[in-house]
Amino acid sequence: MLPIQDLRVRSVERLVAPRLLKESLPLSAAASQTVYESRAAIQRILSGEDKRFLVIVGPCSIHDPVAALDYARCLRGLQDELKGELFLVMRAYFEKPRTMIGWKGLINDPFLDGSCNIQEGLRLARKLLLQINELGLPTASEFLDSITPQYIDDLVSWAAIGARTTESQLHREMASGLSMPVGFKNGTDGSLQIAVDALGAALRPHSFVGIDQEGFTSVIRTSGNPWGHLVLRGGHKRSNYDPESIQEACMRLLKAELPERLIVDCSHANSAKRPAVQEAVLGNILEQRMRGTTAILGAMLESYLIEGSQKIPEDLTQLRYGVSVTDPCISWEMTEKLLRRSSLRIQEALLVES
Ligand SMILES: O=C[C@H](O)[C@H](O)COP(=O)(O)O
Ligand SMILES: C=C(OP(=O)(O)O)C(=O)O
Repeated sequence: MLPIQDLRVRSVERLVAPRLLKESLPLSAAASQTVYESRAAIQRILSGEDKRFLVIVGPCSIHDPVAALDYARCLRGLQDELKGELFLVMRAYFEKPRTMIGWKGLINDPFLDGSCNIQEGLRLARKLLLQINELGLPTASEFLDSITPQYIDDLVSWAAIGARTTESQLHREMASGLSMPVGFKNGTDGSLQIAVDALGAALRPHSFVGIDQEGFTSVIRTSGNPWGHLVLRGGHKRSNYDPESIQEACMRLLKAELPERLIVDCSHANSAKRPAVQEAVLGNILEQRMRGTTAILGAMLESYLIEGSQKIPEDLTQLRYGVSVTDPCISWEMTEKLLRRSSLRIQEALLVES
């Protein structure tokens, strides 16, 4: 036999079926209530029926479930106080798209050492999502791999398709079948049109190949997701949260006969990955909202317990607790200050609107 197959595959391991992982970490009544009510609340915000501001806030990536749960408790502590004006959703990102190479997130490599125990990564992600939802705090996550949602999507209230995958047909098809609202980022080069096209694609039904709950390769037929929206994250060397950029995004949505629904990512290229800049971006979009730009429905913040970021050290005992291992984040103290301030601004905006 000539060597023509699997020439570069080192090994293939069978993964636990989604149903079995879900049986070992079942959705509790409390978690399911959080997910059900939060998805409905986000949909009301997207439709304009609920005038609160959606804030998707949390670490760039989760690498330490203990610190992430600590963070979740801090955020939960603010939820009741701010719930009249802000709808808080915690970023719980387990899959990281890389510009070239790097650690690809807790699901891919839960021990941060290149051992890539994906089965354990899925288990840890599901367990943490359950714990956060059981606190009564909804979660947001990026779906990077089209198989992963089968293991965790019952615990996610808001999903992102990232800047590097918005143009991908596979991701648009996947989004068309997701049960929660999905935000599409503009491209890394700032391109808006790929995200507008993605919204149009995900809105419609699709048939594609995926897996079922037993893990069998299957044909998935979807009905389309009506809750897609744009997430503006800036592009190479340029931000896109200023009034002109917002107006351009609205015009493109209008032209595509899509609802004018925008979330502004205050981090990434909108802050040139400088965490301190997120404050100014948030202030700017709240000001625009105050002045009547009702298309701005929410914001995304990259925030963790401690400001900044760290490289993953060779010796993992040297990892600093509560510090991001991917993009730099604002500290919890700054987050608390910004959320309280935003709540006041939205209170004023609601008075102006009423
Ligand atoms: O949000 C995280 C990062 O911006 C994204 O995963 C790309 O990271 P990289 O450019 O460091 O690979
Ligand atoms: C990777 C992310 O963003 P983007 O796709 O905008 O780079 C993220 O939000 O973690």
